[in-house]
Amino acid sequence: MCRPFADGFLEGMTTATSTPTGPAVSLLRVTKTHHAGAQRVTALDGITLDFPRGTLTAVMGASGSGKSTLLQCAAGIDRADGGEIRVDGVDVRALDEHESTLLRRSRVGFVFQSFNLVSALTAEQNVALPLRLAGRRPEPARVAAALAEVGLADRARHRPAELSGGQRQRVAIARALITRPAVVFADEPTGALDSKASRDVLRLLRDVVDARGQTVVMVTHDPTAAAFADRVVLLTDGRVADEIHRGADGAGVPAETIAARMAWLEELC
Ligand SMILES: Nc1ncnc2c1ncn2[C@@H]1O[C@H](COP(=O)(O)OP(=O)(O)OP(=O)(O)O)[C@@H](O)[C@H]1O
Repeated sequence: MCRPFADGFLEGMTTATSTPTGPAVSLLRVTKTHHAGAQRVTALDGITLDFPRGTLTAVMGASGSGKSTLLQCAAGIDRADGGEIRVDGVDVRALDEHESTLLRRSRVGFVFQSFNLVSALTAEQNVALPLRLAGRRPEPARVAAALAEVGLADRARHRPAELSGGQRQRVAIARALITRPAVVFADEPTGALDSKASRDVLRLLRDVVDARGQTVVMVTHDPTAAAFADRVVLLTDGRVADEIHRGADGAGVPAETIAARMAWLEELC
């Protein structure tokens, strides 16, 4: 049975444990091993990372370096084997499955490469969905404001098939933001888009970080996308191999610097 968030469980829990001035997400010595038959693959090998509030972090690394596992463990979709993970101050490893679902619905937003919109629902119905799942009645004005924020006020009644890829991703971003989550995890959000639509989506993510202090963690293979971030974290074999920060002058990390550092790491490993 799907119990709604309205039972007040998380409100009580986070009053006791949340640290509103601390990072939106923190990982301390997080480990995760996947098992496939007799094979064991160490996907996360003692990851320690903070994702400060109001920042955009890009997570990069070669295929198999642990990016998706990191996102899934941080979001409580997958269970880490060891270490500590806090989302908005909540110790996610201490939660049971139901509690973990409630945390995700209320504090975490997701954006996927393939948009994951419900094809039978209009844009406004897709945006309202997380509120409905949380047992809340979506206020039409709030849903309209969320669509306006992503530049789609005039597409509210359109279904996903009637929208371009970039527009679909912007609906997905409005949906991710509607619950005002502590963090949005975006897994290759521009992976299915052309370069113009990618730029629009990245500017939008940058804007929600700058204008409303949203925290965004984005996995990407694309140095041009990562250049929009405040910080680029490079993973190798489940470890943090390097971090590159936006300059003090506010300029993003140049895509060429990111690409060169990636190439250097790949050669080294
Ligand atoms: N469910 C699973 N069962 C077994 N091994 C897995 C599973 N999920 C991931 N792995 C392995 O764990 C390692 C890390 O995988 P992960 O998907 O996190 O990497 P990634 O950096 O996101 O890769 P990609 O860029 O290709 O998506 C890889 O070696 C992968 O094969």
